[in-house]
Amino acid sequence: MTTAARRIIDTLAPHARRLDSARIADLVDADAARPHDFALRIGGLYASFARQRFDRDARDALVALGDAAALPQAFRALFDGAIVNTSENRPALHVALRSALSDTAIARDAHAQAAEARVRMAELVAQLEASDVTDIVNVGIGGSDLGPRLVVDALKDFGTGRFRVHFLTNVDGSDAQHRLARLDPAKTAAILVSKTFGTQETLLNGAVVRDWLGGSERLYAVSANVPRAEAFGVAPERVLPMWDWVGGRYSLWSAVGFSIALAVGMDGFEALLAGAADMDAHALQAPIGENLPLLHALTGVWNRNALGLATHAVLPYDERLALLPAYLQQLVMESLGKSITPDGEAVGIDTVPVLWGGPGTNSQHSFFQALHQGTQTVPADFIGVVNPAHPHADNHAALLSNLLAQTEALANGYSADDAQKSYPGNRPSTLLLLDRLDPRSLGALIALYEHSVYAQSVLWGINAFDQWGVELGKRIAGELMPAVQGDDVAVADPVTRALLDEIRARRAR
Ligand SMILES: O=P(O)(O)OC[C@H]1O[C@H](O)[C@H](O)[C@@H](O)[C@@H]1O
Repeated sequence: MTTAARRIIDTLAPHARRLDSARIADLVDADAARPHDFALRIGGLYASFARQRFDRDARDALVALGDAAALPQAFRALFDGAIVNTSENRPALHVALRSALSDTAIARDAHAQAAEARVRMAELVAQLEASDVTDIVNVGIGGSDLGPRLVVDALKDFGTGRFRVHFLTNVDGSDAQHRLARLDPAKTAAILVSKTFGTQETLLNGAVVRDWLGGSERLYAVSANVPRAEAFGVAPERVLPMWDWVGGRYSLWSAVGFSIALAVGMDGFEALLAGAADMDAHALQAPIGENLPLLHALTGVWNRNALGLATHAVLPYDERLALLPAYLQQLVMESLGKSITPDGEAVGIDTVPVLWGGPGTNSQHSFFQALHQGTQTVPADFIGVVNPAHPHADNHAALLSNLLAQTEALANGYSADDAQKSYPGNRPSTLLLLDRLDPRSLGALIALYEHSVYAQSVLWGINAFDQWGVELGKRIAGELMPAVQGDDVAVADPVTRALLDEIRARRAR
């Protein structure tokens, strides 16, 4: 077992045993100051951990765990551009895209390159604004899709209205077919976003879009591989840079966010970065016990390793954040879905929970039954917004009442004479409450999750910035493609061979 795993078990096991039969409702009853003392405010963001299943002593142990795992030092190393992504021998300097909180040459250089790229991006935004273009298609997948897609959707109240922004992602040709059907190629610009410019889906969809546009005049690219983008037919003046020191799932703050800037304007984009920078400064400087991302991370480790909870739900009570769970699935599960340390050792304890979720109140009418009465306890992050951006006050009151009601019901439960109508309760949740959803608060919210993920990776002793687990399937798909296309090539796996025979036999001629 690794030192990291041993530290977690040794620190948390006594408290897990002590609190084995503890109930959240009793913890709240026993500690009048808990609702306030287990909460903190960072600017326009309030977070309450009062409905987690730990008490003050366990919370102190979590803070001590963060200290023993040297979380503050790990954040300093991240911001300074240390090689935190050891398997790819790279720093992970997404923070340099929005903050200047380090004096190292590498971090300053990254920050300067990011600023320079933003100037070029602003010029391209201005050119497009002055053109006839009405529609933008962002072609990308994974980190080159989920972040921009989330932000454009979440900030629809802040859109300039100048462009309609669309996202083309899936290699399934029906995505291109339907996405492009209602657009006019003469008034559409496409941005091919790919860090590597080697991603099958994006290259195939990019080729479809390039042909559909009938030329490269309105074809743009964002990539860390500029030569490949140019070889694809994108004019050099329309290629914006990216760098290997930014992970795809941490990249929306770079030119990968070109579509965001087109949707909300450069001012909106800068405000998004400023919100992330607020959270960067907080994450780097606040003591562990008052540090929101670190407490969020430690709570995650408590739920995973002390309580053994295998999944985690993200439940935004705001329709504009409906895409947040999908975005976080990549951020969290690609970053923390590891069982081997950088030294090649098995971690020895559970790491990432399965992350899932959906917006409230919709999900109350679908999967909440299982949250309330299912056999598994699912810890959740509930996210609410105090001030809406619409005039429908009764709707908003109903939304907030439901949000409060659900966290209360999950924690406290209810006993009825009929066991089928009883609620076990004791289901933990964190509540994140934004004063309002705007570019700045959204930037802070996303950066909170980024930093929580990094802190969890440090606690578990794993690399948050690589994703070797996605490669095998890609390689096999590449090998199978000729067979699927009808070539007579040897396929070793007997089940795959039978499935291919079935596909070939059923295929319409
Ligand atoms: O931006 P790209 O190089 O096209 O990569 C797009 C995506 O592809 C990969 O499969 C990775 O798992 C993702 O982390 C990445 O975001």
